[in-house]
Amino acid sequence: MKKNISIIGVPMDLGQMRRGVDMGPSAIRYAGVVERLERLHYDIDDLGDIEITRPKRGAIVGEENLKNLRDVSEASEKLAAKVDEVIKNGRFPLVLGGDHSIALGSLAGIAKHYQNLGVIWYDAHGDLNTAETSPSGNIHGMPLAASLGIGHKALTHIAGYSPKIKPENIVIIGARALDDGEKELIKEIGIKVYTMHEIDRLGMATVMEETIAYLKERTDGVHLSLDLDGLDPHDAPGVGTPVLGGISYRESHLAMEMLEEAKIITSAEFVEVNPILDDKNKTASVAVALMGSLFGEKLL
Ligand SMILES: NC(=[NH2+])NCCC[C@H](N)C(=O)O
Ligand SMILES: [Mn+2]
Ligand SMILES: [Mn+2]
Repeated sequence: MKKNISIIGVPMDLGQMRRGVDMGPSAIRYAGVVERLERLHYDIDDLGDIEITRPKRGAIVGEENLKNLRDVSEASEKLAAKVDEVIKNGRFPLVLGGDHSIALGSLAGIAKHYQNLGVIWYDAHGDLNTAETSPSGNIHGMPLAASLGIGHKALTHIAGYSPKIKPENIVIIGARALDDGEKELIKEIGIKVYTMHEIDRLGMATVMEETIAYLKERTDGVHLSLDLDGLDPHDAPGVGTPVLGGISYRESHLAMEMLEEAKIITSAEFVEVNPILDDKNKTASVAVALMGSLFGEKLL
């Protein structure tokens, strides 16, 4: 992994309806992300936060079943430009959310630098909805579909191109809450998914061995999009859409350690940390601990 990391905060909460996730980047900074990675001898450049335009009080401006569409798409453009610049400077982009809609901007900025960008979507959810299938109208449930080129043009064409990624280059890990439309789409276009059932059955070590082997042979870079709700709410309570029966803290560390050993990750984002819903900043601390493992922290 590159020894130079640029941190980008995205105080975005418009992709869903629970307030507080916009404070995720500061919670993660207070949990010591910069110090933690500097200890591993990385050159860290904290670029601060992307500016998010706030909608007028009470107004949920958007199209049918696409809440805050304009503001989310505008913020995604800004993030895409920032991430693009970081990669052009030869540095590793580490994006701090913010709700998962920010993946629209991250992937838009990253994908143009690769022929076959791989994506690990570590999440309880598929985030494969469109306005037609979404039960909520929340855009944080749509970024993976939009990045595949499926959905509203204001989401699929961030940075002026589409699609960003191909279905066969994606691995979803930790799924346990998929909407009907998402299940259909997964089958239709063929996305590799390790649900909690497979994680229980095979164990995380095998899941990660298979994931790494699969992505290694077909991709030229891998983006890790880690939604903290992929973890069990016991270990990561500060998230807006918790789902019981998730990946444990230990399993998650193992996953990060195996990714580090494999040296396949070329960009990453940690999303959905909501300090208002958290227990003494536990979830932000878990995020930082997982970053420690992802970037090479060893016990001995
Ligand atoms: N990034 C997330 N936490 N997404 C949750 C999405 C929940 C649900 N599938 C929806 O579309 O509303
Ligand atoms: Mn999720
Ligand atoms: Mn998600």
